[in-house]
Amino acid sequence: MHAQKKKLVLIGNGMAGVRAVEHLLKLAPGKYDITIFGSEPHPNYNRILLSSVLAGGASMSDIVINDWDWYKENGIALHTGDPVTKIDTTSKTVESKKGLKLAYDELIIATGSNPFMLPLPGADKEGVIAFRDIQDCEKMIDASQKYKKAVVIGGGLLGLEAARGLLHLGMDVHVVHIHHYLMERQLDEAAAKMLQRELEAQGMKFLLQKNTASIKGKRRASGLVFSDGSEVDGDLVVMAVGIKPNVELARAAGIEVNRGIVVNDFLQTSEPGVYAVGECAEHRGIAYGLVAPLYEQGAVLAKHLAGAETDGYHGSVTSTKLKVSGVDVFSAGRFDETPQTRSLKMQDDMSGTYKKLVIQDGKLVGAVLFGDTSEGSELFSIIRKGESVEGREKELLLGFSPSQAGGGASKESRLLAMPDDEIICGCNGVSKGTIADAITSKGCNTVGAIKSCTKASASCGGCKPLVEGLLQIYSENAGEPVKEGICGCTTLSRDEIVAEIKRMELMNIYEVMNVLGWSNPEGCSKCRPSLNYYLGMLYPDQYVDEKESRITNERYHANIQKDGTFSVVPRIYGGVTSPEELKKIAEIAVKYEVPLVKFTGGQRLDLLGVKKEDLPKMWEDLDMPSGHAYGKTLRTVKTCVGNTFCRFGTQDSMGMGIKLEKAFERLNTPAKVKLAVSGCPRNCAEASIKDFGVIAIDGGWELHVGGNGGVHVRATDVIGVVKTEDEVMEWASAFLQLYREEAIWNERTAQWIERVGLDYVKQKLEKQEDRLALKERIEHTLSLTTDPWKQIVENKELRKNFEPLPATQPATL
Ligand SMILES: Cc1cc2nc3c(=O)[nH]c(=O)nc-3n(C[C@H](O)[C@H](O)[C@H](O)COP(=O)(O)OP(=O)(O)OC[C@H]3O[C@@H](n4cnc5c(N)ncnc54)[C@H](O)[C@@H]3O)c2cc1C
Ligand SMILES: NC(=O)c1ccc[n+]([C@@H]2O[C@H](COP(=O)([O-])OP(=O)(O)OC[C@H]3O[C@@H](n4cnc5c(N)ncnc54)[C@H](O)[C@@H]3O)[C@@H](O)[C@H]2O)c1
Ligand code: SF4
Ligand code: FES
Repeated sequence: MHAQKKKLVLIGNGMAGVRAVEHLLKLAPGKYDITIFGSEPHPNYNRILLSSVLAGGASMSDIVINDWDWYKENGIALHTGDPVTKIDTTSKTVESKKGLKLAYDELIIATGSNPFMLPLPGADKEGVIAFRDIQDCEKMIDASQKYKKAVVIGGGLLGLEAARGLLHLGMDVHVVHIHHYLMERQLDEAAAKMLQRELEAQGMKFLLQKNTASIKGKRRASGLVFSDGSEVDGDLVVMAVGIKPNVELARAAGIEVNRGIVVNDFLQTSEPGVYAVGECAEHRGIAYGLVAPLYEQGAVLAKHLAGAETDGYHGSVTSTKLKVSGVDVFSAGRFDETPQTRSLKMQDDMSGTYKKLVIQDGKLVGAVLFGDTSEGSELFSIIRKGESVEGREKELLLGFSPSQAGGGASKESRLLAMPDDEIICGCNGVSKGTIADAITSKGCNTVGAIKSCTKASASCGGCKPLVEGLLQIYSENAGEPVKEGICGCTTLSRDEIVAEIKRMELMNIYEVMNVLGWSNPEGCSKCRPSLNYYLGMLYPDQYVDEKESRITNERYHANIQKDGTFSVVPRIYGGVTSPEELKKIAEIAVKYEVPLVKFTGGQRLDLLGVKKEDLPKMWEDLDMPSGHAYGKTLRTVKTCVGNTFCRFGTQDSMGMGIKLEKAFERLNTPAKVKLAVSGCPRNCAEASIKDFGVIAIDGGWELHVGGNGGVHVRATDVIGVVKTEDEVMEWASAFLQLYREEAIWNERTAQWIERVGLDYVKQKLEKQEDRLALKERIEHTLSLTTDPWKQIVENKELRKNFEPLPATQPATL
């Protein structure tokens, strides 16, 4: 005779509750007769991925976690579309809307949250919705087929993901936010402003510091009215202003409720035999709104119910990653600054990256990353472990070297030291042990295979670097580099992609992503600009540059500054100017009230603080070519005075520099390129830290390549010595074209040479016939280029992009 099974009832067929049941089935199979009630008419699905469904990255069927068969196979009685309406803790029964009455021995409440709906006049109109479940998602897709304009209230994670989805569905989208910058719960102002600029460039419009007073329209919403009297139109209004734990059922049953249902470290509520888990639960004063902590709770609850040993749940540090393609934002722990904290920040407006670390008592307590979030999971792991980073703070800020994570133990030894049950993928609750098992026993030897097998990295992608690290350690090919795609959207390398583009004659970005099986059909901020570059490089005659895939500075042909203004740098060949030219520049600086005029390190004049709408007029007045100070292209050729005036000079360095600059200006390159020419080995133009440097020697020129200043200083390698200026031009052309054809997008010449080796580059340039063939190709490409400033000045349509935004919108771009 079997002992009578205990009856376990779960209210809420969502992420946290079902996760606890999954654990329980593994820990104590057969211990309970399990019944699950769900309000929604679906099996358990991954709510996180609703954003991807809306943005076209996943289908409804992709997001099911446990299908109908799973419940049957595990003997679970499932009642979907039938919410529980009453709990009676005295008779230990629950009642459902359809009239079922069921007894329980143990009861789990996992009712999640309800979206907070602003109680505005007009909030009951048609077209006013939240974004919480499949039904909301379907309503948005429907609305996008009938209406054009959407307004999202709330510039937090959910609001921005909803807005991105609606943009993808072809709607014109305004995001209304109450605060003066976006995602203020996860980001500081600097990161938020960078985020806003990127989203604006994707087409999102923002109304900041706006307090909605009412929703206008007759039966259906037609827009919002704000407390300052201004208005915005919209046939669809999505409220994404936060959530509130769904506690009414528990409250009515007399269970202790604060903001959430109060639970102890074992997820027990005030009533014996009744537990709460997930967003509806409040543990030590916190009701979490992210999946990772809820899964941790679920694991503890399962152990407790299985009678297994557990220390209980002690609370979680959380991290978030915005799931918007083309934008990388990560935030973990505390990002606010207090008298007790110190913060280290690094901002690079050129590459659009930002990193902030918050330190307290020698420990990392928070991190914000924008533009490059690859270190997110490592930083998060350091925060969670609470280990000391004293003395290594700057190293952490500058970034992990491949062997050193967190400036202490190597990434490999850190991963090895992790216990098997440590969670690597918070979104899907996948532990290190599960991933290691998938690699060693199930033959998963790529990140994609691990994703399909375990779901690790299938949601926000934040854990991908750790998954890759485990793959390095446990795969049979351990020691060999993991085959890594150019970004999370593909496992293909740069060389594979370029080869496939050539082989299949793929002609545009979407074709490449589609044919080569991108996991994210929209691509991301890494692959889109890369593909745009590779296609332009391969097909200079046919390919039409895709402006949306360029970084902000390249789209506006000017460098965006931290206050949202731009800088203008006209081209001054070789850094050689004249009194007339200087006078003209000065007059224009006065006319447009340029607040700062500065000489750059590359010997150019930088006019800083220019308003976006003034850019075309200034370019027109200047009537000078663009200095391309903003792009992945030839920036400057720095020169010394050379033998024209200097008594040491042996050659005409200014003349040579001007010739080089005139030849290669406007050239698209994988990363920025800087040249210099010095008139003698004293090398006043610093040619030995440039991508291509030319140093005069007696009777000729020494040619240098692969130098770099900045963070990773690298001195050049000498690639040859030549006699004539024509030979300098031949070698410069051949070297630059080889770099164009073979480097990875965003890879400087220094990194490229380190990667492929100097001998390889020398060998490719050794024969004159090869150099001439490369020269011919670069000259053909150069013959097709035009000056971008002139193009905009002469084209009314293009000029419109620089017009100020309407008065209700902040003029940030
Ligand atoms: C669009 C979107 C994107 C998100 N993205 C992320 C992300 O990237 N990362 C992240 O960590 N988090 C994300 N979240 C939050 C995450 O989805 C939630 O934290 C998580 O789903 C909460 O799990 P839960 O089980 O507590 O609640 P839910 O998943 O909401 O499950 C609760 C279930 O209980 C049901 N229910 C309620 N009352 C009753 C009742 N009386 N009877 C029966 N059933 C009932 C509800 O209908 C619901 O199905 C996102 C949320 C949304 C909406
Ligand atoms: N990528 C992710 O991790 C992700 C994605 C989506 C949702 N979520 C989770 O889902 C839950 C809901 O997300 P959310 O963004 O709604 O919540 P939230 O509380 O994080 O953000 C709500 C935002 O709305 C703003 N707001 C409040 N009142 C407003 C008003 N009257 N007008 C305009 N703006 C107003 C707030 O300033 C805040 O920034 C959260 O728990 C969130 O963590 C997470
Ligand atoms: S590099 Fe030589 S030629 Fe040029 S300025 Fe210096 S000393 Fe004069
Ligand atoms: S942590 Fe989000 S997918 Fe793994």
